[in-house]
Amino acid sequence: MTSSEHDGLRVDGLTIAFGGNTAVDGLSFAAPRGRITGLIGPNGAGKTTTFNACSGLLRPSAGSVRLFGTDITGRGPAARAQHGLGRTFQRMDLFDSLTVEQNIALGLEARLARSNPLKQLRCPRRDRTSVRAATEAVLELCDLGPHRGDPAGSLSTGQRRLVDLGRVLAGGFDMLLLDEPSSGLDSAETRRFGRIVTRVVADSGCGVLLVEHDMSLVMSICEHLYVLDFGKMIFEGDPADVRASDAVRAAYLGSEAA
Ligand SMILES: Nc1ncnc2c1ncn2[C@@H]1O[C@H](COP(=O)(O)OP(=O)(O)OP(=O)(O)O)[C@@H](O)[C@H]1O
Repeated sequence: MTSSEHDGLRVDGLTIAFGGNTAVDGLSFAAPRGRITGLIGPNGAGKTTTFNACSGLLRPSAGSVRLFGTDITGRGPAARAQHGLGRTFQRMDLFDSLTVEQNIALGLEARLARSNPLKQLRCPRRDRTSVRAATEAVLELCDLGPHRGDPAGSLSTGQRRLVDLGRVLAGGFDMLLLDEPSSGLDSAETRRFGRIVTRVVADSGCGVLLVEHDMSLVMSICEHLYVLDFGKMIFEGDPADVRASDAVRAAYLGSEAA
């Protein structure tokens, strides 16, 4: 195994069946640190199922998931988070009555508490200092300072997406899975979101695996793309290769890639 195979998320031969429906069929791909990797495909192609297997919400029927060289296939979501894997969900799960600042702080507090919620109640001074520092950095990065005291429930969808991103960023994960983060955003908000994710990867060196339908976002921020159709990998390459692929065009992109 080469050193790059230790450096991020690696999926080999992943197969997931729901009864007689094989949603993901022998899928292999890598999402290294320091790169934004896209996972795209038409509705029902198996992207979310793959994400759920990567984050530990689903057990595969076959295949393995490795994170930074460790086989995490049998581990649950909390253990994967401790190993450096953070994720967002298409349906954001913010705490609407908590402020923006409190929601973001939770990203690191939950990670520090591990599986013991009492630790979150009696957070040691050292941890409180790191939570404060991480929260301030994220508020600035995501330009959420002016909204820090607002309840998350009072924000626009665009601002809520940034809080959701901010919360996972505060967790300090080395690998992030972002599930359709531009959902509900207009094109200006989507571009802004893309700039923030690009900056995070450049500054922190973390890896990102992005599932996304917005091709303008995917093509502008991803360095490498994997294309799924009916649970199988039909193409991989950089955005220019993907645009030029007849197979991808036929399966998915159509005139959007032109
Ligand atoms: N819990 C489940 N039980 C049964 N079938 C499921 C389940 N989850 C997903 N599937 C099926 O697995 C296949 C892949 O679904 P999945 O949601 O992973 O696709 P997707 O690429 O994420 O689609 P979309 O872009 O619409 O979110 C589909 O045929 C879907 O109906």
